[in-house]
Amino acid sequence: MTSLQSELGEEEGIAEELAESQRAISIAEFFEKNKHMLGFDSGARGLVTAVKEAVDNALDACEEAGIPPDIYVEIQEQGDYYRLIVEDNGPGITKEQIPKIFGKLLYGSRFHKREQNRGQQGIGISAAVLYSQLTSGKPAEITSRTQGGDEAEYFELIIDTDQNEPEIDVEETTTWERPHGTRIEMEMEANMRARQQLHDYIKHTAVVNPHARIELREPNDHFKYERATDQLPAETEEIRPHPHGVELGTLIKMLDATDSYSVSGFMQGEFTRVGQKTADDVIDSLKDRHYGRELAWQPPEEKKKRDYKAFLEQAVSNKGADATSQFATNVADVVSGRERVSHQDVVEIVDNVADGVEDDHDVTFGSTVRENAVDAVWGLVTGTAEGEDEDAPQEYRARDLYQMIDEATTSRKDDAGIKGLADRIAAKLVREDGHRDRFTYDELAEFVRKSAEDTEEYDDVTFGETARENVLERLWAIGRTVPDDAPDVSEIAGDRDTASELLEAMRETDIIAPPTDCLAPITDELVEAGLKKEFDADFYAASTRDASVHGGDPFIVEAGLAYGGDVEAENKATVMRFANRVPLVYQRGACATTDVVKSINWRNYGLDQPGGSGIPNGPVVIMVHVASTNVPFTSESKDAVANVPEMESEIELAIREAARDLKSYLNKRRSMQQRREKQNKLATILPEMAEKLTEVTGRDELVIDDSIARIMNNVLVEREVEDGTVKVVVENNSDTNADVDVTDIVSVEPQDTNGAQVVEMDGEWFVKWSETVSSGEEATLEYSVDGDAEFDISVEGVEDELLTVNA
Ligand SMILES: Nc1ncnc2c1ncn2[C@@H]1O[C@H](COP(=O)(O)OP(=O)(O)OP(=O)(O)O)[C@@H](O)[C@H]1O
Repeated sequence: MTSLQSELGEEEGIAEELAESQRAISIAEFFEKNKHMLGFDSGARGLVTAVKEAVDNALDACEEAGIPPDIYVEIQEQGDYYRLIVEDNGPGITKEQIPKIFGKLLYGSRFHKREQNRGQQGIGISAAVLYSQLTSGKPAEITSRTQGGDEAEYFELIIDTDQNEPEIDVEETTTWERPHGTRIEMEMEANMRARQQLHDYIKHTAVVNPHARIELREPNDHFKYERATDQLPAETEEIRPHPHGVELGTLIKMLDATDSYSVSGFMQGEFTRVGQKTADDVIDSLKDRHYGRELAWQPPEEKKKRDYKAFLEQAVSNKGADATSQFATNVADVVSGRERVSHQDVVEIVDNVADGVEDDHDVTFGSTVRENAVDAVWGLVTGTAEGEDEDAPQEYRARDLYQMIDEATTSRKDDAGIKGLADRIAAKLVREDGHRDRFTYDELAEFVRKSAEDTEEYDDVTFGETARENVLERLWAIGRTVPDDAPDVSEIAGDRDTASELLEAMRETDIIAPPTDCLAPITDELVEAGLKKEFDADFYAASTRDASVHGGDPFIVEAGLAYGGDVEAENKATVMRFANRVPLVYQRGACATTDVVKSINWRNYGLDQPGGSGIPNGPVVIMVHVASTNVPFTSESKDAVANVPEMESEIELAIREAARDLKSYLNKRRSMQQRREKQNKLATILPEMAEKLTEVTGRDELVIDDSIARIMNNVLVEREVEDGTVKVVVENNSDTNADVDVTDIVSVEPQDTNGAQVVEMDGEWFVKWSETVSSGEEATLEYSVDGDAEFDISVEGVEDELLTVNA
């Protein structure tokens, strides 16, 4: 095999030779070679993708301008080529923008917006132009007329792939009958093998965009989807990113770019849902991570109170007896009244009391006096005061820790073991004077780990993972956030570790979900309506979740189910996927939506699922819509949603919500089916038994008309007519109340109708009566008729399987 080395020659300068062949690649050149990444991998698919890009843009543009979309798509056969025409009634595109939009990849208005749009990257339509010029050699033709413009602009252009810039062949003004809008014509090498996908795309687009009129004209076919509503989707607002889910690189970029000096200003200015309070919480959490916390200890018990006083009095000199005594007493009172105090707590107590005494006695407690007082108290709290034993600092802390460990470990540990652990941790916490017991979480974790290991080795007492974690959490919980200022923005931006601490602080702080006015979900009602429009099923369910966040972008997941009726029963369920109201027709297997559908145990919801995983079988359509300001697609061709855990979990919850309704429906249907079977059996057996009984006993024939209703606990409706009096009796044998609407249709005019509603139509009288009949009760509707009459009854409000009508 020839090596690169031998090809290039042994001599020096290989790097230089290689360097000569290095050059930048324009994005257009890159995609020219990698058009499959944009969904243009074959002629069949290319045509569908081009239609999709143009129609998505048309819908986006119309909605943005508040215009109900009117979209016309035509595909003409031209020898070996196809000509694609897409026309919309949107706001149009200005003359200056047309060349860039169609003749430059990565040029668009949506990439930097946090708002729900179909388009995201600024690649779609220029990629279609690129594909068209590559396969047909012809320029794209664009006509656009802006709202209020007298004339339209007409362009013929291609993309100069070396430069990724438009190359304009023709530019002229023209007339166009549309008052505003855009028309694109492109010729491309294509075929109609993907007709099904094209139809699915157009049809499903119509389902989730009921406000759009869409027409598709093909060489041999013509489809029209009329507008079902003039109501455009709710207008969306652009938002700032949400602190949950921003990535470190993005955060550093934002820190570099912001004008804010303080973290508080940065948080409130650059993120959504952050006010003063939330910013303060994030800052505290950042400080805890950056500086650690100051541990707070129990002050020595009550009898030592006089020691405080004595020490404090010593610390204060020349302030007069009254002021000194008041100061010492008050500080001693406050400290001994606290459950725990940290160094900073002592500083605050001393300052507060000193300020009060200054006011009362007209003396000044300067910083030296205050510092002396703080040292005196802190020395007493931590065992370093004058006269204390050398071991006191460790003993004090160990005593406190002993209690904590004892409470934090559930199973009673050997006393010596607890003491051993407390001693070892305490030893590590004792530092030189002036340390203030300030430790980071990681330091404390290390102390606990090492001390627990030593205790196991030397005292033979084991503290497992949970016990260690509990001890650590308690220790961290007795720590107080330090008084130091948080690092400022430039400091954080310049230090990746601190930026990472801020990121963690942002993620750990409770922050309300992002606003949803940047999103336009379809809503559960319209999801159901959309399914009803397309599938003639027996049952529909839909759910819309609350907004969540991924990567700082909010998203909402919706799911819908259609079951039974005319839905295909032989095969696996149909899974319909949508992102920002765009149907996803390719790469089903690579989509998070499909993965989630497969991972659900559908048997729990009453569907057949061989092996307990995978797409369920049966007459069911599963629809999932992900709406986001930034849908995480697996590739630029936007065919499949990536496996983002937050999104997968919401997809699952949305599907499960709808599936729960399906389960109730199927359970009910099953129990109704069982009732029907039981009733049918009874209807055969009962008359036979009655006949046998009459035969054996020789008594009169038994009347069994009402027996089935009573055995089955049904609502029984009967009519008796005697001497012109009609009685309709509703007998409720069930164990719940029944709200029934009974309509008796009579061939002669009824009299004395006792408040029933009577309507005459074509010589028939409808006697309607609504009643709530309690369980075990009966109600009677009475009226009279003159002469012979024919009757027909209709009962509503009770399911057929729970009703027996003998009338
Ligand atoms: N029919 C149209 N009417 C008005 N503006 C349009 C139309 N088509 C495209 N645009 C504008 O051109 C921009 C670029 O469109 P393009 O399809 O290249 O990218 P996109 O839709 O922003 O994102 P994506 O690459 O994800 O499709 C859009 O952002 C929009 O501002």
